[in-house]
Amino acid sequence: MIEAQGIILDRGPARILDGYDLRVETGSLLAILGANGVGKTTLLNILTGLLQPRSGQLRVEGSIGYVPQLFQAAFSYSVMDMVLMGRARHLGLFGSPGTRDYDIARSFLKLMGIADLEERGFNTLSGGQRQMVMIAQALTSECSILILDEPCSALDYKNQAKVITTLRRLNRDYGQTIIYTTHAPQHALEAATDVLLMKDARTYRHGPVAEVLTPENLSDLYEVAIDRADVAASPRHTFAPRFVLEDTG
Ligand SMILES: Nc1ncnc2c1ncn2[C@@H]1O[C@H](COP(=O)(O)OP(=O)(O)OP(=O)(O)O)[C@@H](O)[C@H]1O
Repeated sequence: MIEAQGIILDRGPARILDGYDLRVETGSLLAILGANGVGKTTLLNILTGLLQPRSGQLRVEGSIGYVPQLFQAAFSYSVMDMVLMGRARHLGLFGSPGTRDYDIARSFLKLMGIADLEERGFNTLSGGQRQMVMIAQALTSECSILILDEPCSALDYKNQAKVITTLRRLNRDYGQTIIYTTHAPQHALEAATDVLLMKDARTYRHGPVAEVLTPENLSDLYEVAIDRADVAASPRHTFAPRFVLEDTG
């Protein structure tokens, strides 16, 4: 469980967050959406303790595993080495991983469907494969709260589906509490239980997907007209932004 109250944070002269209250229940899957630069990563950095707010209170019950935006490792570690880094907090300062640590790492590589990549160099993997490795690393830390910053950015449809399905499965089958940012409302619709729509430093909407993730709220959030679009012969729906220039003639 995470509870943040009255969070205020400045970056230079700009106030990025001005009184955010947020409660994330254990077992929920929260998607955070908002325009570029609104402060999504900043908020995640506060929740993970990487940034200290100017004021406000933060209560975190449980341990956090953090998956930052897609990146290259500085050195060419193997996939197993990368995943074992998730065990760091269990090993002590000079401890080296033992059989149990390898077993845990392998079990999460298997869960993520990438057991065959164990000996590959991390930097030789595709973006989608690297993302799965980083999620395995976070899970290997046995965190109770998994936080991911844009886990689907730069991924093709197949890998987006893989990541989103994996998050939903971790939440539904294992009760994993998850928070992630995304620019795709569909990724929230398909996986999340709750959404946080960040409009600006003071204005946000937070609540269950069915109540908050509406075409009206998304249109207001992105300042683009967005319609609900039904999927033929299916109870599912999607969102369709209107990228049509106004006819000024
Ligand atoms: N290190 C920094 N120093 C000063 N300002 C920063 C720094 N990092 C971010 N900012 C500013 O803080 C604001 C919020 O940035 P943040 O990265 O949290 O936005 P975001 O919603 O995650 O954006 P995006 O969707 O583009 O990733 C932006 O205006 C950004 O320019």
